[in-house]
Amino acid sequence: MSATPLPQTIALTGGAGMMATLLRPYLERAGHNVRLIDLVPAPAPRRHETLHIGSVVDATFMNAAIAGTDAVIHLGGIHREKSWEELVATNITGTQVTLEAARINGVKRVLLASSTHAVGFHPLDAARDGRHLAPRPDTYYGVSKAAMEALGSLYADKFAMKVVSARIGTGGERPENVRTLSSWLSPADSYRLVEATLNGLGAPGHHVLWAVSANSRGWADLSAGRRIGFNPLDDAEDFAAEVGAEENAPNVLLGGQWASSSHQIGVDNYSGLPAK
Ligand SMILES: NC(=O)c1ccc[n+]([C@@H]2O[C@H](COP(=O)([O-])OP(=O)(O)OC[C@H]3O[C@@H](n4cnc5c(N)ncnc54)[C@H](O)[C@@H]3O)[C@@H](O)[C@H]2O)c1
Ligand SMILES: O=C(O)[C@H]1O[C@@H](O)[C@H](O)[C@@H](O)[C@@H]1O
Repeated sequence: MSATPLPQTIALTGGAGMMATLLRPYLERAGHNVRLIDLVPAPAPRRHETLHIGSVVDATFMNAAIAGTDAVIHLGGIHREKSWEELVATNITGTQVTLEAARINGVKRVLLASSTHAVGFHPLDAARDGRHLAPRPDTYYGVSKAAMEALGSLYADKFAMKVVSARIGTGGERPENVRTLSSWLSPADSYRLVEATLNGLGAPGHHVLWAVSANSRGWADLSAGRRIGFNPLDDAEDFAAEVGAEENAPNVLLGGQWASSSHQIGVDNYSGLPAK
């Protein structure tokens, strides 16, 4: 594998969000320059970071924010179920605008934050054997992630870009319940995913892969990621003793609770509750 030259200048959309906040220290340690793109200012920017405040749906803003970068890490958007209109505008149009800004600026490496919810109605076992799972969304949010992947495929094939559509399980500092002992993506492994996007493996091309850690209880076949050098090292099992007992019946579908009839489409099921 060819080593990634340093420093890289990385455009990080959703730069003020949860996953970006956990990723930032790793980008700093690796020596990258980072543009933090978000509707709101990311807290405490460091010397290697610049703030770019605006919306991923604003093409003029995005073209300027991405100009002169080496890669785009696209985390910006809505991370759970909302109205169809909001999800189409922010997650689908926002992804199209981001990819188009990358293309216009000649940026050839893009990481898209897709989700298990793009395939949430597949049984857990379907993820174990390495075959590609076609979209089977569990929510409008999941539809927006399936559309994100389709846009990634289009831009990779048409414009010879390397686009990684990462079906992220569950981000966060640590796994917080029994389900996420299988689906957790550690912050360090999220940085390993960024490295796998930056390297020369599989370029150009569209790569749909599971973005989860090497969890002992994991259901994800990690071979698609390994082909582009994404080798997760962390294991949610290290936190198992701190995680309480299962509250509901064990999940049999990738989308978990989101794939149940009680999780409604088009509304914020977590309004007033901590977002999951
Ligand atoms: N957290 C997870 O477990 C998980 C799992 C799978 C996929 N993802 C995806 O990863 C990404 C990051 O997730 P997160 O948990 O950090 O979410 P988050 O809500 O903490 O961060 C998203 C950020 O995007 C910003 N944003 C929203 N709309 C925007 C717009 N129009 N323009 C610019 N910025 C905008 C928000 O202000 C926020 O800071 C999301 O796309 C989410 O769908 C997250
Ligand atoms: O299913 C999961 O754990 C996660 O899936 C992601 O796509 C969502 O953004 C996040 O809110 C969920 O917690």
